[in-house]
Amino acid sequence: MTLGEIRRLYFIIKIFLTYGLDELIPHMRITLPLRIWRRCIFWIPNKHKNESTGVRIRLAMEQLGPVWIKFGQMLSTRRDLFPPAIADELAVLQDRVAPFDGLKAKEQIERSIGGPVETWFDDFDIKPLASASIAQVHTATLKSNGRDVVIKVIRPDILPVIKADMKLIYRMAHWVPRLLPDGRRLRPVEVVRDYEKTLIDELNLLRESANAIQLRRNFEQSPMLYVPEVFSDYCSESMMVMERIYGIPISDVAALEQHGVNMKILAERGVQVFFTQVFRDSFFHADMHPGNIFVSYDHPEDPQYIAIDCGIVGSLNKEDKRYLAENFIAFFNRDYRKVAELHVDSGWVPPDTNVEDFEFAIRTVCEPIFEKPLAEISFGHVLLNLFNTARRFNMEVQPQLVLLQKTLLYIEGIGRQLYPQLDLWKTAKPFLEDWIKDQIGIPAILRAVKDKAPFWAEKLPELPELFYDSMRQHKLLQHSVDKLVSDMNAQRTRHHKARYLFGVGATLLLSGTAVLLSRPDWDFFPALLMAAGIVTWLIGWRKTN
Ligand SMILES: Nc1ncnc2c1ncn2[C@@H]1O[C@H](COP(=O)(O)OP(=O)(O)OP(=O)(O)O)[C@@H](O)[C@H]1O
Repeated sequence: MTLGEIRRLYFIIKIFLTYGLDELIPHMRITLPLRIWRRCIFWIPNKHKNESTGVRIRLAMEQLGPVWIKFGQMLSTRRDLFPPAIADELAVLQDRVAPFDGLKAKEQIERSIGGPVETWFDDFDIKPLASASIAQVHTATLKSNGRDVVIKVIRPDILPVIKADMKLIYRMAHWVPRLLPDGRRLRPVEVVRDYEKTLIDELNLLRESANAIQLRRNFEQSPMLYVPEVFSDYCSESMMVMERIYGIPISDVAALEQHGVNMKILAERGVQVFFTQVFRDSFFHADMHPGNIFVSYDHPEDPQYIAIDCGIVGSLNKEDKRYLAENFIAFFNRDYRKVAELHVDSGWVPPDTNVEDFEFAIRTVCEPIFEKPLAEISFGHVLLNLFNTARRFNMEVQPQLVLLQKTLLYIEGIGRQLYPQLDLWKTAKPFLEDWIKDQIGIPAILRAVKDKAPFWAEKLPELPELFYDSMRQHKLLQHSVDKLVSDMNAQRTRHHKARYLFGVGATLLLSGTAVLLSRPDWDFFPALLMAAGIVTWLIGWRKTN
């Protein structure tokens, strides 16, 4: 451990103790050395005794900075790991990070483009438009086409901080099973590994650029969603340039109403955009927090969303999509038996799972949810409960599904904030049913034929040659097979003969020996029998080779 790491570790421990997080360790797990050590650092008492555990964890994470804040935000989505009170607190963790010096951002941009900012941009604003834990955003105008753009720059000093903190988080993850009774179930090292991957992905703005380009292409000309254009010629790992958008922040409900936005359509469109991304494109924006969603000022009666920050995206394969669609439909028909059977038939849970037990477990957690009117039911919570139950029955829930469930919660939250009467089920059900219909039956067959048509069209001219080749191969193969069969038959006959000769030889030898023993005065006849026996054996032995 370097001196810097020791200092940082001390700081982290100090914050943990100041917020009394050591009190989360059960008494029986506090060994004598730990107790003595805690007494030795008496000058760091728990200063927040009156706050709840969740609040104390949240405050500590906010104090520890961006890496921990983001970690907390990610943990808030793992409701299978924490009690709701803690997960709810983690969900409200805020990035309150001071902006970094605009001059530093300018330097970073110049290093990235290999020249002064003025070569490519006019009106670069040294004052950031926005600042977050990983990156900062500045405005400018693109010289080549006069378009207003934003330049997103990774914080120059963030990488060493992330590396150092991640190392310490890993170290602490290894302590968790020893300190908490439930520590092993929390799978701390795996959780940290997932987090590290997300964080590293977010540090590469080329990834975000590629995601934004893909999402924009998927919704080209769509009245529902607009994604700003990315100017990829100017993008690098640490810098991203995209069209500046001017929209109404989705959280500003008053401004939306004042502008005459049709809130019902807007709320329903949110759900439709999400399901389109998931089921049509298998590619969904997975960082749908309100800061990343805007509404266009144009045609408020037919409102269009604007999405930014495609740093985190999810994608589902065909099986995952089927899983979701079929389960949702079975759920909302309250057909828990079907849900349980679907899990077993598709191999999501082990084949020896007791369907009755599984059905009962799902019913137990879901029936209370369905006590509410359908319009108030949260898809996200239904999914969450399903995942938690399925995990108990040894289903390995894919991280992409967890990401989707988290996004769904955001979408629902936003939708209901915009239009409290929003009936998610009514909006989504036709979508899911159409998708399932489309996946089975005639349309699916026609699509498969259409998909394969170019392959067959390409192979058609080669068919006569392929046919001739295969006939020749067949003939050659038949010849080899015939030869092999006749060889085997000949060998079998030889073996039979050899076995017969061994038998005869043995009989002659035994007879010769018997005659010699009973009539010692007959020396020629037994010798003849024995010699004939040996010769017969030798002939038999030759046949075996
Ligand atoms: N194309 C854009 N046009 C106008 N404003 C933008 C644009 N892109 C980003 N911004 C502004 O910059 C802010 C931060 O951008 P972005 O969300 O991409 O950064 P971030 O570092 O990923 O932040 P976070 O992780 O907190 O979402 C946005 O909330 C928005 O106000």
